[in-house]
Amino acid sequence: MSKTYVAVDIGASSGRLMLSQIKDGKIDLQEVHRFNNGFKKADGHDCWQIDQILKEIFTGLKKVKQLGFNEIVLGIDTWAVDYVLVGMDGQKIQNPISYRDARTKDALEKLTTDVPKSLIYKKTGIQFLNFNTLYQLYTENKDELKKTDKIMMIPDYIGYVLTGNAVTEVTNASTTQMLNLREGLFDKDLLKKVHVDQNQFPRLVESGTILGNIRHAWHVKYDIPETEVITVATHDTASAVLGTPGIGDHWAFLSSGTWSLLGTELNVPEIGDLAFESNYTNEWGAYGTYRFLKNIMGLWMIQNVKHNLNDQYSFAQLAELAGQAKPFEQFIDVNDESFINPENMIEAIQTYCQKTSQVVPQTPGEIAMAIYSNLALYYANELENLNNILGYKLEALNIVGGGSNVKLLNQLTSTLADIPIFAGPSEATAIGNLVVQMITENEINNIADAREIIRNSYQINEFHPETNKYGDILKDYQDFLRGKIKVSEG
Ligand SMILES: Nc1ncnc2c1ncn2[C@@H]1O[C@H](COP(=O)(O)OP(=O)(O)OP(=O)(O)O)[C@@H](O)[C@H]1O
Ligand SMILES: C[C@H](O)[C@H](O)[C@@H](O)C(=O)CO
Ligand SMILES: [Mg+2]
Repeated sequence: MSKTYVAVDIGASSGRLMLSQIKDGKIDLQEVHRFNNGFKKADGHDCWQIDQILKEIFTGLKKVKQLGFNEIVLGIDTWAVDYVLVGMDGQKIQNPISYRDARTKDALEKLTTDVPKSLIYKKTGIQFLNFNTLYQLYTENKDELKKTDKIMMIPDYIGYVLTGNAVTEVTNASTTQMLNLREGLFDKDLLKKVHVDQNQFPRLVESGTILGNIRHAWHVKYDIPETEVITVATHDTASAVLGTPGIGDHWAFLSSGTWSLLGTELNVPEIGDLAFESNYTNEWGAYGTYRFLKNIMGLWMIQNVKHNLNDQYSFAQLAELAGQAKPFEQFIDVNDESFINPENMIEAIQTYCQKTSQVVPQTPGEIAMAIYSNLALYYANELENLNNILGYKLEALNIVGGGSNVKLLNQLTSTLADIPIFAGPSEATAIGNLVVQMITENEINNIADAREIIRNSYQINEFHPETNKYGDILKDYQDFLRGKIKVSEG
């Protein structure tokens, strides 16, 4: 009889507790609790509501107990780069600040005037995003840092609150852009640059480390199951990759949610000049792998449009309305910084199109199609980049996460990139979280076997290129990105 496993998977837009057992050679999956996530302004910063997240986790665990499960194994994964400062009293000093907060706007530029980008990349192999932990700590209040006993990444902090044990799990630690690839430790020079002592991070551990049991005090306060916590691949994207079915030779993945993380799994990091110049990253994966990928703005854009429209449309309705609009009416560099955290995404998209003298999308369908068709173009362009950097052609694209539900986006991407697409499971992150628990508990042998079980457990939808459908639109987009099509700056 399989043990009972719970994945706590918290993305930037939503969190969920997923319950699972292995039954007849399949990983069954039951959503027990889902909640919205997001940041709110506090003391002038965009802050995550970490205490509310913990309350939601306890609510979910109570529901697990009410379903009759008195003994479980649990793993936690969340978004990357953000952290909690924990004081000498073991309590958080402040609410964690979101990576989308404006505080790091100029940090990357300032830090890299002293420390060359080429040196940082050679040390870490991590992409330059101005919200990486390195730049957040560079701007951090120095008095707060002096009062800090431990800097805990978000999922590690949650595990610490639940069990009292503090670790730093490597897949998420790599997103700090402070882990030295060769040494496998926090880089001393980069720590010094941001005035952090290496003892201020808890010890580094690999995915699959047993963290401990939920503290008795929580059982007294909440009616929850006896719970052993395992430190899984705590960066949600690392778990998403593990939960990817891995269909095709030289397969690529697209973890499609708030962000679109497009890449492939490597056994050695790729930090050559082409990778550096294309700003690709080598985030650490589980079991000694590397996630060679690029961050693409993703469905964050649609999430904001949905809110701008007062949530009168579901995501499925927006996708349906998009299908009634024409694709490629305008070219948009979806990674333009104006889309990182605008007051109003619809206005940001319309302003971008006005400034570049292009057709301005007006209706919800036109706006949604502008987003989807330009995401598809961006994906296709980056897949060409990936093939060029790697020196071989990626044969299939596995799309997982909520975005795998968007048939329109999947089909556009397949045609533009001329690649077969295998879409699903949408809850790959939770599934990847679960398989590390099951491997640690010796119920699954290894990740290759886990992916075979995943392929047999979930519906995977296929999409194939529609030949000659859009002519040279990708080349025109690439010229636009490279600035060759000089759309006049309005
Ligand atoms: N049925 C659907 N139709 C269209 N879009 C959908 C559908 N279901 C999910 N989505 C898209 O998936 C997105 C959420 O994806 P997902 O649940 O993977 O993100 P998350 O886990 O909440 O956040 P993160 O990406 O930070 O992990 C939604 O913003 C929406 O755009
Ligand atoms: C900021 C990170 O790059 C981002 O969170 C991404 O890695 C992620 O975790 C998507 O959920
Ligand atoms: Mg997610």
